[in-house]
Amino acid sequence: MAVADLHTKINLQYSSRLSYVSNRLSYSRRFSLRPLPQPHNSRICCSVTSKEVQAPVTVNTEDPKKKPDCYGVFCLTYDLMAEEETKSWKKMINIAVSGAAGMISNHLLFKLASGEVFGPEQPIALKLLGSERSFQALEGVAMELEDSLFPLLREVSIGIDAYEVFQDADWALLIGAKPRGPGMERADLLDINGQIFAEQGKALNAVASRNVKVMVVGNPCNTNALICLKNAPDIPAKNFHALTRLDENRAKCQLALKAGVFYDQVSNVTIWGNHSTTQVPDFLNAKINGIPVKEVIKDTKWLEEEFTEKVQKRGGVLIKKWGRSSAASTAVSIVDAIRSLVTPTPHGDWFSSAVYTAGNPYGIAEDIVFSMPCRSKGDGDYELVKDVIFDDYLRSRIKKKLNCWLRRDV
Ligand SMILES: NC(=O)c1ccc[n+]([C@@H]2O[C@H](COP(=O)([O-])OP(=O)(O)OC[C@H]3O[C@@H](n4cnc5c(N)ncnc54)[C@H](O)[C@@H]3O)[C@@H](O)[C@H]2O)c1
Repeated sequence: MAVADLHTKINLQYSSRLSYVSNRLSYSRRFSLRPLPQPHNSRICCSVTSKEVQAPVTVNTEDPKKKPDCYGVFCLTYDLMAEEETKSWKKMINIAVSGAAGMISNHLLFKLASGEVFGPEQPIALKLLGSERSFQALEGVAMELEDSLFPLLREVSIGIDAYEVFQDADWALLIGAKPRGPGMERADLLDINGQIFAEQGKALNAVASRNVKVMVVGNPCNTNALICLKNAPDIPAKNFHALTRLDENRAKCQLALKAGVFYDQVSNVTIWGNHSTTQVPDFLNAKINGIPVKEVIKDTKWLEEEFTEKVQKRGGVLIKKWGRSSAASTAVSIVDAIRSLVTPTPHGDWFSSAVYTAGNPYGIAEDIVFSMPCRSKGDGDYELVKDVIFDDYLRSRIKKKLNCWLRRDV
């Protein structure tokens, strides 16, 4: 193979623009790193030949038609030689993140950009949605992403208009929400966040990919996910998730601690219900080293009382210690939740996600979002697990939880 065939060029672009959208000032800033058409049989690798570096050109922000392809340092063209391991790039995916200037995102975005979530050959674009108040911080986030030089991060755009930011999104991670303030009633919170998630559902319905996968994190996440999906009738309801993976991880940790094993030995843990203190962590179906938990941990009182309460109240205890809610472990659990959908579930195992209940095999009320056990082939989709068992205790706890939920007592 000729040396030229081993070359490919990557063009780094930068552009900046200001625009008015829906009578509101919407600033979006975007940079991109885009592979140029590759020569036949080309391969990508890591060294740079200086003779290929071209002079930067200044961008004209006034007239998009006159806009040159690139700006400043992002105009440099590199000739990358196949001296090291070669890679073939996959088609870029667009990931929208709301609440992108918040604490959870501050951990999550860097994991997404590093390739930890979608793999080392998957280029991504990050579309970051903030609130008007957090816009400056959002610029800071984008600057930090630039400075991190992630090779897989091809585009970053920031904005405060969901209709702009969610354009063509393949994934929407909805983290931004209003937290409950002092003296605020739960109903007030539901009202405010209900409006946010209704609007974001409409925006996804209008501009996102028709098969966008939506992960709702902002609390109350089950209700928000339901509101969001009801406002996005053109997107399959099955594509909406509310995050309960953090609770699953917390449950695994507690079971491992009690059994004196490392936590990777704990499997088949389901969180039934919602990310709230009424959730039901299922120890009946859970396993340690492939053996039912109840055969390993014989202390049923501990399982029914202490374990359950510890998992349910872990978030509150953490807030007391930290003075804020969990951010790093939540980001890790979002990574886990996405990876569970884009990689095949290990044989015999499953994961928890709060999903739309239509057609569920457990007798849970239809038309709500409820955390249940899921398996995936790794194609972004999932099936509900059929081989779970119930006893009177588990059934009654789920029923109790369900009654709470139906009263919106989340
Ligand atoms: N499901 C879970 O397991 C879980 C775990 C922890 C936290 N949470 C929830 O996640 C949410 C975010 O937590 P955080 O610690 O990152 O909070 P944070 O306050 O640090 O960040 C939230 C960000 O969202 C922004 N925002 C508010 N409204 C917005 C909107 N309409 N559009 C876009 N951005 C908006 C805010 O300006 C802020 O920058 C909270 O609701 C929290 O309760 C869920």
